[in-house]
Amino acid sequence: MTDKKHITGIILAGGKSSRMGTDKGFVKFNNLNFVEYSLNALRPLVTDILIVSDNKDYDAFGYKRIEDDIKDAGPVAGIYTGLKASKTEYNLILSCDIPLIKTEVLKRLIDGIDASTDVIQIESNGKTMPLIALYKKQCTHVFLEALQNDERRLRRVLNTCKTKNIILNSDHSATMNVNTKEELKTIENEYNG
Ligand SMILES: Nc1nc2c(ncn2[C@@H]2O[C@H](COP(=O)(O)OP(=O)(O)OP(=O)(O)O)[C@@H](O)[C@H]2O)c(=O)[nH]1
Repeated sequence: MTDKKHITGIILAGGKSSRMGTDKGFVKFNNLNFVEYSLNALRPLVTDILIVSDNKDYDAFGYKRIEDDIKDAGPVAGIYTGLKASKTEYNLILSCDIPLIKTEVLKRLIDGIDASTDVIQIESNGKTMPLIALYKKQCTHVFLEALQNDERRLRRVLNTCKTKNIILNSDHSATMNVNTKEELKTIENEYNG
């Protein structure tokens, strides 16, 4: 396994949150903001953490915040901005809307590191999760090229990278992303601690 000191955690916390209606990172669940669940899951595995967002309110968490290089271009731009700023070869990239995420799930990505793969992503219930994934810094140029070609579809960009999926056979709830108030109600009913 790669040493903890070689991995940067990058949290994407930009975008419009149009389905939720308010910035998803600050939605409260069990007294914490959604983004804190991503931070807490990452912290044991990394030494550096970057939050990619134009919203200054994220400064309250005490981590380095960087603003999107290219605006309104979605997660492809967020990943590009984060990878470009990272100083490490390996980067754990997470969205800010996965409040049930666990460190053990992220650790499986690190355990999956091999020399020939650029992106290692979780696959849960048959669905790949490019925002619960480990990216090599060398992917930066792939994301820049995509943005220069107006390609905003993350899965399309990943088709041009060497990817590998880590299949979860349990813990599927850990990867659930919560985009709407209805989905928030569902997890409040099922997972309130
Ligand atoms: N830095 C950055 N992060 C983004 C951007 N767009 C989306 N994200 C993040 O990517 C993750 C997935 O976002 P989505 O749910 O696809 O998009 P969204 O704009 O947040 O929400 P919707 O408007 O409801 O689609 C979340 O963690 C977002 O904060 C962006 O342009 N820049």
